[in-house]
Amino acid sequence: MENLRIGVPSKGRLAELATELLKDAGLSFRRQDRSLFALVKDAPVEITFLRTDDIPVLCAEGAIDMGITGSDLVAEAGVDVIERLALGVGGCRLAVCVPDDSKIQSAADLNGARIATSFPHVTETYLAEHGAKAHMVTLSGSVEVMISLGVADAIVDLVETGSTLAANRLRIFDEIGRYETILIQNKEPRQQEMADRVVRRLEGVVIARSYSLLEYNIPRTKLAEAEKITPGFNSPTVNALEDPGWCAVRVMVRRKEVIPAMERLEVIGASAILETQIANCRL
Ligand SMILES: Nc1ncnc2c1ncn2[C@@H]1O[C@H](COP(=O)(O)OP(=O)(O)OP(=O)(O)O)[C@@H](O)[C@H]1O
Ligand SMILES: O=P(O)(O)OC[C@H]1O[C@H](OP(=O)(O)OP(=O)(O)O)[C@H](O)[C@@H]1O
Ligand SMILES: [Mg+2]
Repeated sequence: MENLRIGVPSKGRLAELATELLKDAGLSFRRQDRSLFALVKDAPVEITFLRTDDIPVLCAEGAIDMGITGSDLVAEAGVDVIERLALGVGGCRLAVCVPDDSKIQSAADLNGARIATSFPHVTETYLAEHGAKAHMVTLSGSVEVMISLGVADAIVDLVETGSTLAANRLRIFDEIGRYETILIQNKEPRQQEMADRVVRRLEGVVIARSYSLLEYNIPRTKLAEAEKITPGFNSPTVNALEDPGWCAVRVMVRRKEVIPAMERLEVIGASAILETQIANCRL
């Protein structure tokens, strides 16, 4: 039986994120220098290192069975692949941006404008929805500088922190969409069962990364209130303590909610509140 083929970004900001995720999910491989191929240890899986923006089309064509890439790039490629899992990293938005002092007020004002972008397909769809037609200047990078170079009146580019926009004195005029890093799959993978296992394994890591395990002791009279603060993924585990008036609770809490939850638990009388990081899980 042929190996399952997974496409992973060879360089750029998603390369390390993807490699780390796969390793944490027990899919370990070693990349020799600039090699474009690696076998996974103890699983019928092989990794091909590809350009992030080529992964959607190569997955749709069946050259790879699965791939890690940006959902923005899948939208731009306009290909038919299955989105199997959001990976909880690489969040960004695609925005129409104009100079701080631009006269462009509405999407209709983009009619006849020159727009520089690496996302011509998504941009054309957006313009069509707003009844506008623009002259597209398609580039593969450094898009923000195109207005000062005099080739564009507006740009459509990815924004994460907004620092590139600020540095180029641009502002967001409209948001086209929000995107993140995802695991995609061809409709007929070489090994469906292994593909499902890869999804389950990555899912375990993605969930583990977004939750912490919280443990605390609480007076029984306050248990119902505490459960409202920390309802858990399914429901909290409650154990008896030697003192019959108290119990011990173990519960999963979203990482970003841990500190406020700890504070609220303390206020209602919880003690010995501990946060533990979860490395992996199956729920
Ligand atoms: N601030 C950001 N800027 C651009 N892309 C981002 C950002 N944050 C997350 N991403 C995601 O990363 C993808 C780009 O990944 P890629 O591997 O091409 O990295 P890169 O660092 O932009 O590489 P390159 O140097 O070739 O531009 C985007 O399509 C998007 O899904
Ligand atoms: O909102 P920010 O946090 O500033 O991030 C957004 C910037 O980062 C990306 O560029 P990248 O670093 O990939 O350079 P590139 O233009 O060469 O692709 C993207 O194209 C924006 O320019
Ligand atoms: Mg880039």
